[in-house]
Amino acid sequence: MSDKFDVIVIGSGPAGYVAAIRAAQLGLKTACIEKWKDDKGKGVNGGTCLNVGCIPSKALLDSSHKYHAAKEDYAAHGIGTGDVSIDVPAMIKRKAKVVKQMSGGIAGLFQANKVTSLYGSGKLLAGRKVEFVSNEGETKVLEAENVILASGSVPVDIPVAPVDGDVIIDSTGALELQEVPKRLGVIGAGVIGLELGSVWGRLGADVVCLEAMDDFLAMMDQQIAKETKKILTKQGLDIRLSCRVTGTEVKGKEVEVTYTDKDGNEQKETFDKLIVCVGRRPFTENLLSADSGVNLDERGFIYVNDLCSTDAPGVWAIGDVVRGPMLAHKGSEEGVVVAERIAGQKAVVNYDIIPSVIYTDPEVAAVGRTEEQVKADGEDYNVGTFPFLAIGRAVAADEAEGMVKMIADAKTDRVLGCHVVGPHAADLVQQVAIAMEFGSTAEDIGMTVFGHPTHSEAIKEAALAVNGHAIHMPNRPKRKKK
Ligand SMILES: NC(=O)c1ccc[n+]([C@@H]2O[C@H](COP(=O)([O-])OP(=O)(O)OC[C@H]3O[C@@H](n4cnc5c(N)ncnc54)[C@H](O)[C@@H]3O)[C@@H](O)[C@H]2O)c1
Repeated sequence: MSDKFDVIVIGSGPAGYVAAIRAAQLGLKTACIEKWKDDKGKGVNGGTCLNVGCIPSKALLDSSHKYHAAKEDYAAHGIGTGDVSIDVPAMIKRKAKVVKQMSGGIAGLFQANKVTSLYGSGKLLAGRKVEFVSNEGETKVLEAENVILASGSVPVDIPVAPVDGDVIIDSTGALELQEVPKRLGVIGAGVIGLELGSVWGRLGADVVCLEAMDDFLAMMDQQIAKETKKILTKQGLDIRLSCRVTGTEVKGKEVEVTYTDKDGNEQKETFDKLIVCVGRRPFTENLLSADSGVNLDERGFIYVNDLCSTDAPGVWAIGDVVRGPMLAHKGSEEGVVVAERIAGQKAVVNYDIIPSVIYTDPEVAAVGRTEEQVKADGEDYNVGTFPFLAIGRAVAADEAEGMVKMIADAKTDRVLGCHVVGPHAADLVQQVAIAMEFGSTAEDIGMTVFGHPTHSEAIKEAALAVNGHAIHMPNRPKRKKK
């Protein structure tokens, strides 16, 4: 192996591996360094998303849906199941198989695109050099015209709830449980807390989410957040807002959690397992030598400009380790853009139109600005909402909870945001993301022919409702806001 590359990528999560593939496609001699090992000590690609994040959590999400549906919903369709049981170790084994297939897929893509895959750790030195220590312990200094840092993020630890990997676990441990805990505590009713809490809740755990903030899902449109809370609470998730965890004591196989409630009173609650999901932080440990020329910002993220350039010439950083939402697809997009910039093209990421999804059941998804943000920006806007209860396909599928909300500029009618809680919310919001990318108005979406019967019709109807023309519900007087 020659030690000189056009591009070296450190990290093979969704940001890094996509950057490496795109760079190689553009004819650049590319290497990608990854230190992640599987349970047998073998180097694997894919980072958090593929190994302990998006993909395994979706595998469990799907298993829990099937179990819950068989247990609770099939009878209404006239389907008898007899006793429905759950074999948790088998479910976890299936998840591991999914992970193996997906990470193996990246190895195949690297091979097909002639990306050199290096298993071990990489550290950026001065002058675009990278120290590589292989998993076998061999050290080499590699050189590159460009280095892309994509080292990702790790869960935040809080001293009041130290993760012991047994009773107190993080999001990774929550994907490996071998039985359904009877009482499950979750610290943080954020994206991960709700996703994991609802997976284990569907499998039969009594779940309590303790959330320090007064507002539920503060970053989401608050009308949608309110609707989401109503739906999740009805499902049995016990979401306690304004509850800050102040201490934990592990007592044998259980943990006593102390928290301050909304009235400032101290409360105690005992759980069999406690998941800590209070956010993630950028991962930069052992990534940069003191003279690398790369700087961190005050929150520990690698400092980059709008084009993901760091302060060191020829060194770029992408994904969770830089500012912006910690979302796999945001990192992937940055990876493509940086590879194309290195190849001399003029690509940019449109940070204004990045969809986000919370994979509860039903899903919660959003793109663009919330009503609160538009209001704070002082703009005139119209709002259209439409409930899934009036969508034939959703009623037929017994998934008619939730709504679509669309926000458009009052003068130009341009769509400013779309927020959905309901069936297939992620895919519905993506339709609006495409429309927004093309500068669509609400009227454009309303004039588009949608197939019937589909869940997507809720998007068309919400777009029509923006201007008071929804067909399948009585239109309220136009909701125009400033
Ligand atoms: N579907 C997805 O797109 C997806 C899935 C998983 C993770 N992520 C990303 O990963 C990151 C981390 O997710 P997360 O859910 O851990 O973080 P988060 O920031 O979404 O939520 C963490 C919550 O913990 C609360 N909290 C902190 N300390 C607390 C305490 N002592 N007591 C009670 N509550 C406390 C915070 O107020 C916050 O609401 C996020 O940026 C998220 O967007 C995205």
